[in-house]
Parts: sequence; structure tokens; C-alpha cells
Amino acid sequence: MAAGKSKIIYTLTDEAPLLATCSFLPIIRAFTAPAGIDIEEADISVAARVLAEFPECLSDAQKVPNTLGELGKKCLLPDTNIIKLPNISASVAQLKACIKELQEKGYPIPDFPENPASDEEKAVRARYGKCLGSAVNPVLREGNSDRRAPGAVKNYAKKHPHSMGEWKQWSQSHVSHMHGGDFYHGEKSMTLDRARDVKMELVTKSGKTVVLKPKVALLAGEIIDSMFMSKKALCEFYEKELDDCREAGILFSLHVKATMMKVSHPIVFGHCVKIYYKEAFEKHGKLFDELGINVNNGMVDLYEKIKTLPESKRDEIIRDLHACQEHRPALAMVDSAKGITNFHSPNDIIVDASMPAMIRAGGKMWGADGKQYDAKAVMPESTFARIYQEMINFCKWHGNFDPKTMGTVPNVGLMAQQAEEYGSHDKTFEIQEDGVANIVDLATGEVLLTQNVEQGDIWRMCQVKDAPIRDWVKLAVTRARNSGMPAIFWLDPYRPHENELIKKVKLYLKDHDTTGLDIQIMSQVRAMRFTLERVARGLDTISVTGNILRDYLTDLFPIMELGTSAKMLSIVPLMNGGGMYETGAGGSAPKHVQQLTQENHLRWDSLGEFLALAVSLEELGIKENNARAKLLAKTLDAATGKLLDNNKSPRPKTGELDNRGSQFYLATYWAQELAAQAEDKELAAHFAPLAKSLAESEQKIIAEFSAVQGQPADIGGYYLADAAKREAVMRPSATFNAALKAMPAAAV
Ligand SMILES: NC(=O)C1=CN([C@@H]2O[C@H](COP(=O)(O)OP(=O)(O)OC[C@H]3O[C@@H](n4cnc5c(N)ncnc54)[C@H](OP(=O)(O)O)[C@@H]3O)[C@@H](O)[C@H]2O)C=CC1
Ligand SMILES: O=C(O)CCC(=O)C(=O)O
Ligand SMILES: [Mg+2]
Repeated sequence: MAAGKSKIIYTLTDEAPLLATCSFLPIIRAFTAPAGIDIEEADISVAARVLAEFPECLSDAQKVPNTLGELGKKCLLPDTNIIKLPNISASVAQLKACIKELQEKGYPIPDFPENPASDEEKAVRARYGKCLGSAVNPVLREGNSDRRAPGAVKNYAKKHPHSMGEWKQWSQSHVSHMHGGDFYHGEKSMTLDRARDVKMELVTKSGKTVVLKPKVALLAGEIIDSMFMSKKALCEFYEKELDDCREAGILFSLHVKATMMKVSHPIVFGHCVKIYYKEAFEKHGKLFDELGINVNNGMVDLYEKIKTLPESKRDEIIRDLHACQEHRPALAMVDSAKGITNFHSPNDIIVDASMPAMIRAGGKMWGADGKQYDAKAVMPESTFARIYQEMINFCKWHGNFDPKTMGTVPNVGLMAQQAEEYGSHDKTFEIQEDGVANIVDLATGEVLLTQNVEQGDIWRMCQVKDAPIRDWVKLAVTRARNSGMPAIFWLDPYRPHENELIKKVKLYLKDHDTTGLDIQIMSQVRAMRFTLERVARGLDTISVTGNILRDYLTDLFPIMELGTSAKMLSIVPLMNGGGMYETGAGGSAPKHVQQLTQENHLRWDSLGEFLALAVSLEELGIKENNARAKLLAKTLDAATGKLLDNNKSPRPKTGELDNRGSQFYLATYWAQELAAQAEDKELAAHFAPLAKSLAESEQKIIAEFSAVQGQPADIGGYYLADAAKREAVMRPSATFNAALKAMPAAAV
């Protein structure tokens, strides 16, 4: 019997994930219809988010709803079930490209004001600001994070290990971070005794009081921090590291997270670029200012804007930039073939993915000649950079990890309600004048936290509420109990913020039965060492971390263990009872779209989506007592296992099996599993013809998929593709399409 109407919300995002969703949704609908499950689409692509900001510029036909805002509200409801795919966290260059494409498609939205002067321009800039950087995940993440490699995926990686670069003990690769003057040093933190409204203000040396943030409402038990990065210390650090790197003769690479830390990290990045090219910036600084060049957005901004200059001037600038390179270290490349360096855009080297890639490659990055070299990995903020050096130390001593035997490291991450640094961009400021930066109670005038700051310093306030911390501790205990693994809280008692957290963790652990569990608290470097000693012996260890380490570790370990974080199970149990199922922990791999449009091959692996869908169905089945949803989940997991066993994942090379072919195999195995099960005979009978027809047509369908490969594919746009063209490209097998269409759309 069919159950009542249940609903899964499926996000439509950008780039490769969106393409893959386009072909996967018809499959999902064919399978979920008999269980009475509706799949509701929610377009949260960067294009949709931009259009939703400017309804007054659009005709009625062009207007789109604020889907992200609506989805954020749904995350607070108990019955919400969302599958969330990775989306673009846009850089300024990406946002401008998106705006241009929409304008060219007839959407009369305003240009992006780069240097807003009038109030009107400032207002437009602020609206576009909402679409910049990591603007989606923080809105939806109303729960903490549970990320792990499912057993079938881990076993597959052990049987089919990916390549690992070799670590040499004499490798020169290392991490450099500040040893003073960064956010870590001088941080102040407190737990609120009661609910308070506070403001953030700067009292300048000249006696002015500048209110930077008029009001932040804080709850009782919330932890707040005040921390700053000294511009002077940062610039001295860069000078020293650039010289040191030049002397060592290795590549210089700068790793930031400009998407999530969208206010502070572009500034940190910009200082490095300006110091590297110091003489050129000194000579042409005035002109650069006139042109509105802002290298916080990368050298791409400079190269774009000098295009307007006469050729001779342009050549002079380029010569001067090249002259700086003569006495500076070589830069790590993002794309050696195209001459794109690490300084091109702050979003090109994103630390959570870039550091694991370097470590996996034996400590190597790409040089301008397309060869691999040792590198100095510069991460100015020392708070979390130290974990990477600890892993490098381990690899230098023990050699590279072996995916065939290494243990697994799942993560329980404190993330809910914009926890810690990742929720701080609206409370982060570049200080305009020397003075004292205060967090002040609005009602009493009491100064809660104070810092002495100088012009150019970056000052921020972070917060984490009490309820998410309680929920995080509970999730850690639950995961430790269900997995039987030790759980380590990575918390550093020498850091004021984490010291406050430790007090709460110790208290809230008492709310749970922890008998027989191995739960420990260790500072980050010790936790890394302890975990790696176990990893090397094939033992599993849960890392329980704050928000930044959640992000870093859930790429770091999966990339070592599985070759990519896209194969992770990534669950967000929403605090009000709903569930969000993210697909993997990685991004949206722009180069995959390029390969599709040039050669009609999509190497993107939808495995993360298959895993997420199974958990989403299982949860829905339990909550709504929908036996068929549970059966769909069980059979989907079995089909995914078979897909891995039979090696039917997409391959990177054009001409071989790609995403579309892989999805076809998933559908075939899923139908076969459903047809073979005996729990629900009606459902078995429903899927038997599909199982049979897909198996019989295998060669024909695969031939139809192969036939289109090797030539360009037109999807009619990048940020806003043409739906019909995209569908034609992503669903090129008439036989497969007809088999899915023949499935009844209603419950049986
Ligand atoms: N949750 C989210 O919404 C997130 C979004 N992002 C955004 O994604 C974009 C790209 O980020 P980037 O740092 O390059 O990291 P990615 O994780 O997208 O890519 C790194 C590399 O990992 C491999 N990879 C990742 N996912 C898959 C997959 N499903 N199938 C096959 N291979 C995969 C690819 O390597 P290869 O081609 O060699 O196989 C890819 O080039 C940015 O705009 C970023 O902001 C980033 C992280 C999370
Ligand atoms: O939202 C983003 O930009 C990145 C998110 C991310 O990297 C993660 O959650 O692992
Ligand atoms: Mg990440």
C-alpha cells in the first residue's frame, strides 16, 4: 500500500552538481513515486539568488522567489527533509560574470558597484554582498555536522586504492604561520552570564567613537570572542616568509578560505600580493587606486583593469610586475598551462581542499613549467595551521598514508547557527584608525571585551550559542556509542575560546551515559598526532571539532582515505528535528563543466548524492512510518554497493563511462534490488519490468551515452543554462529516457 504524501526538498545548485542533478532527478522520481514521495525542487543557484535580490528591476515573468530564505525557514521545522548539493561560493569575479550573463540574457539588473560612492551604489553593493562567498550553507545549517565514510565506500577504497604521492624524509615542504600578532594571540573570550544586547565600537586615539555594529543580541550561556590580526605583524611575517622561501628555492603558496571568511581572508590575501609585488605597487600605486584596482580580489582584478590603459603603459606595468618576480620565490600554480598563479584569485586555492591535495601529492604543488615541486604552504592564522604541519611531520617520518590499510576519521562538527569564525563576517572589520576596539553592553555600558588595535588590523567578534554546543556534545556521544570508536574533542586549553568550550563539554558530557566509551579532550596538535598514530595502524577515531576544523578535517581525511571528499556521507541533523543531507564535503569542481562543454564528458561522481538520498529516504521512512521509503533506502544502499563493486563510477577521461552512464547503472541495480526483494511484493512487481528492460538494453544505452562524447556540448550558459539544452545534453539516451518515462508517476 502506498503511504501518504511525503516530501523531499532537492536543491538545484550550480556547475557540475546541477548538471548531475538534471539527469538524476527523473531517476529519483521514477523510484520514489510508488512510495508516495514528492520531490520538490529548490533553486538556490547563484543566478537565482542574484535575481531574487532585485525583483523591482525585473518583469513579472522574470521575477523569482527568495528560495534560499524560504529554505532557511524550513530548516527550523521538524519535518523538513532536504538534499543539499554543493553550490558556488562566489568570488567577486564569479559574481560579476554571473551578473553579465544575466544582463545579456535580458535581465536588467544593475552592474556590480566595485567602488560604491553614492548611497544608492552602496545599497546595491550591500545587496550583491549577500550573494558573495559562502552565502548558502550558513543559512541552512541549523544543525551540527556528522560526516563519515560509509563502510561500502571505505571498503571500496581499500580494494581500489587511489594513487598517493611519495613523501621523502628530506622533503622541504612545510607550513608557515604567524607566531604572534594573529587572531590566536591575544584572543579574549567569555561565556555570557545572561542575555545581553551588545554593540561593537572603536574608540579612536583622537577620541572619536565609531560604532561598527550597533547591535548584536546575545543569549545567556553564549560564548563570545574578540580577536584581531595585526596588519603590521602580518606584513612582517610575509616579508620574512617570502625571503625564506626564495632562499629555500621552493614554491610559495598561500592557502586561505576566502569563501567562508569572506571579509577577513581577502584582506589577508591582498596584503601578500601587495608585498610580493611591492616595488610595482609603490611605483604605480596612485594609478592602481585611480583604476579602482583591489587585489584583495586577486591579480585577475589588476589584469582586467589595466586592459583599459594604453598599450605602452600596460607593458610597463607588466614589466615592473615581472621585475618583482626576479627577486621573489616562484609561485605555486593553479593552472600552469594557462599561467594562472596562486595569486590570481583568493578563491582558487581554498585551504580545506588545497592542503590535502598538497599532502596527498607527497608535499608537492605545481610550478610554472607544469612540474611538481616542494612548497612553503603559508597560512598566516596559526590557530588551525598547526594541524597540517603535524600531519606533514608524520608523513615525513612514516611515509605517505596507505589507503589500503589506513583507519578512518569521521567528524562531528560544531556548526549550527553560524558557530564560531564561520559566522563572523558581519562582525569583522578592517580598522580605519588606531584605537581601542570594545564590545559593550548596550543597556549598562559595561565593556565586556576590549582590544588595542591599529589602523589596518582586522578585528572580529565570534559567537557560539549554548544550545548548539549541547547538541554537538550529544551528537558526539551518540556517534561514539553507535560506532564503537574513540571520540576525541580537538580543543586547545591555551586558547581562551576553546577553554570556554572545554568547560561546557565537561559539563554536558555528564548529561549522557558514557560508560564504556573512550571520550577524550586534546589540544589540536596532540589530537592530530594521536589520531594519526591510530590511522597508520588501521584504527578508527572520531574527531569532534569546532566549525573550522570540521571543514578542514572533512576534506583532509577523506582525500587521504578515499581520494576525494565527494564520497562522504554528510548529515546535518537539524536541531528542531528535520534533516539536511549534504552530498559529500567538496565543492562544485568548475573544471568538470569545462570538460563537459568542450568534450561532452562529465567526470563528476554523484556517489555523494546516492548516499545522501538513501539516508534521506531512511529518515523519512522512520519519521513518517513509510515502509516503502525505508525499503527504497535499503535497496538504494545495496545498489550503491554494487555500483562500487562493479566499478561503475565515472572515469575522468573522455570516451569512458561518465556521470550519465554511472547513473544508469545505479538505476539498473536499484531496480534489480527492488525487483528481487520479498518484503513488498507489489513493489517488486512494479520494478521488475524496469529491471528487465534496463538490463536488456544495457549495451544500447551505453552506446547512446558514448556516441555523444568527444565533441562540444551546448548547455546555453554557465550560471543560467538553458533548461531544454541542458536536459538534452544530460539525457542523451532515448532508450533510457523511454524506460523511465514508462514508469507510472503515481503510487501503486
Ligand atoms: N558545500 C559547498 O557548497 C561547497 C562549495 N564549494 C565551492 O565549490 C567550488 C570549487 O571548490 P574547490 O575547492 O575547487 O573544490 P572541489 O572539491 O570542487 O574540487 C577539487 C577536486 O576534487 C575532485 N572532486 C570533487 N568533487 C568531485 C566529484 N563529485 N566527482 C569527482 N571529482 C570530484 C576533482 O578533482 P579531479 O578533477 O582531479 O577529479 C576536483 O577538481 C568553489 O566555488 C567553492 O566555493 C567548495 C566546498 C564546499
Ligand atoms: O560554503 C562553502 O563555501 C564551503 C563549505 C565547505 O567547504 C564545507 O562545509 O566543507
Ligand atoms: Mg569544506
